[in-house]
Amino acid sequence: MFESPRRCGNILNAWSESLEELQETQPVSPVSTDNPGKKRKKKKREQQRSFSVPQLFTAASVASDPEERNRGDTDQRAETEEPIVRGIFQIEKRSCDVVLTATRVIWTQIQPETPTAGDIKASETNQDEYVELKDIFAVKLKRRRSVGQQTGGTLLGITLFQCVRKGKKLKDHAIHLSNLSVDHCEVWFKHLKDLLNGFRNRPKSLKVFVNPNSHKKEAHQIYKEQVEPLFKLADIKTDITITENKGQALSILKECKLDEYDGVVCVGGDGTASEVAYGLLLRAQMDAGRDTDSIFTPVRAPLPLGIIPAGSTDVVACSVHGIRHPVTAAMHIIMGHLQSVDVCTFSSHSRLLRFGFSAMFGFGGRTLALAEKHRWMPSNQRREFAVIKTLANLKPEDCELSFLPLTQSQKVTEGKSRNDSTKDSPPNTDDEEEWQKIKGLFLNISIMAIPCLCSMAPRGLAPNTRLDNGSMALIVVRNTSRADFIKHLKRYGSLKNQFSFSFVETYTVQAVKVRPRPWSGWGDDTLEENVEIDSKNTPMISSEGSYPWNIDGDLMEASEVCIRVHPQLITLFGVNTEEVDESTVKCSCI
Ligand SMILES: Nc1ncnc2c1ncn2[C@@H]1O[C@H](COP(=O)(O)OP(=O)(O)OP(=O)(O)O)[C@@H](O)[C@H]1O
Repeated sequence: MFESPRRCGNILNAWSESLEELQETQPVSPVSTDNPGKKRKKKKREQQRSFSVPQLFTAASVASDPEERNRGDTDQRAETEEPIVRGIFQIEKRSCDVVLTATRVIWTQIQPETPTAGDIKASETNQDEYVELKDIFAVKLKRRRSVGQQTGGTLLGITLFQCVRKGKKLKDHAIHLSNLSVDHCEVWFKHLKDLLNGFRNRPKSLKVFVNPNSHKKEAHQIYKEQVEPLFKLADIKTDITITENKGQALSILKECKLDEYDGVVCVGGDGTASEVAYGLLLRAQMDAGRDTDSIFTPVRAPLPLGIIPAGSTDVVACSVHGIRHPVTAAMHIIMGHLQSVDVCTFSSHSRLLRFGFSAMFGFGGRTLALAEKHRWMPSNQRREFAVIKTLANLKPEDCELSFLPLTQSQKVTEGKSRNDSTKDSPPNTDDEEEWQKIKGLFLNISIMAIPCLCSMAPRGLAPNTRLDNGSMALIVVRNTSRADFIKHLKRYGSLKNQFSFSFVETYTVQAVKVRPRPWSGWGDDTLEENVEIDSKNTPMISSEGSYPWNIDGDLMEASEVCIRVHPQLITLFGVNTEEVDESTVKCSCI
């Protein structure tokens, strides 16, 4: 049972400070530094503000059919703000007339029968305040309990937990409605619970995967300390798997009973998010009887996916939350904010290799391959080492690149289709004539279906693509000097355009084929040696005919790969980051 007599504040603080608050409410200590005269005056003022018993405990319940009160019903009452229940509570030490309607809790400070000068002054600026029910994610009966007491306790009122936005961050905020009447509070509690249950998008049961090895191995701690208390507060049931190895989440998702859950959550970095998204999508294809060993039109993921960032770059989480912040991610899940997101299929010779959101071939793939060989190093050090070493041995890839550009007509309809969640097939015009081909030496090829925001690239690795616009950004970096390539890389971290170089080309595409052209001679192991060669024109060769790909931070070895975008194939808990309102939304005044 919830116990937090604080007026407002973060839930984590509320738990830790509850003992302190409790002590404040213990019998007065014999040693008091307070001025007793002042205290008496304060008590007198409080008494003057008191109200008759019937006034205090009136619960004018005018509730009708609960079905009508579900969110989404644009019934008349929602528009007219007709009261469902009305009563008197203390809010922030002020006696308030509080009204619950189908969409809001509204309160107005009450004038005492014999107002003081201060009361009269306050009443001149007195305005109704309110909180929208759509911003409330939990309601609890507030009780005073002694240390160690688990049940019972004196009822103090009701606490509403509101989701507040500050810029891109979401956090919780508690509003305490104090009233000592058990009957009164229970009536309010029941009505509030009924109304909150009407928010159909909000999950009640989640499957959670935690990768304990992500980044600095903090994923489990992040979940326990920052996320689990919020899920508990919102009465969300969780079934948690702490993964023991790579691929475990994928195997579980292929077999488990998904209809028990309203969503899947992963706690980790991009590799974990990608594995879980892949698992959900693969499961959808299996359930729909799709043959992934031939060309197929994929079906949408059956459940929404929530991503709690605990990795090193977290581009998927940043792209869908606008910020790398576990509490914000948890609040998007609790509030049931849903965002459709485009997904790519990666296939070779028509066989599905995997699903993913972004890919890098060339420098991006080689860097990851090298980092993976040095897994024993701490995460940041490993990444830095791999980047420096790959830059030192920078060599281009020789390949043939074909791509299917997004046509003008598709670009026009793109805007219209962005919120069309029923769309489940790609904009497929596989006419060979429309494919464009370029051949040559490339330092890096990036293919991204989402903007890939991260702290290293605040505008995103692919700033010109959107989460749900049914297209991918193809960014081609042709062979150039190491110095120029480094200049291009450095631009990602600044606000300057990283693409305004003669050796960088960008395209908006619906499909890409990358066909590396094998040479004879070199082996991959040359990477480890600091061999003095004319790296400028000597392409990278793989002895086994397979090349490293970086798919959402996960290493995949493949030769010829075809990448195709599928509009809005998955739903993530989050928002369209372009539409995040920067203003602070809090308890508003009417
Ligand atoms: N228990 C485990 N031990 C080892 N690897 C795991 C385990 N559980 C999951 N994995 C795999 O670890 C890989 C990397 O994890 P993840 O992406 O979460 O961390 P990261 O690489 O530190 O973060 P980022 O991708 O943001 O840089 C994923 O591909 C995932 O499948």
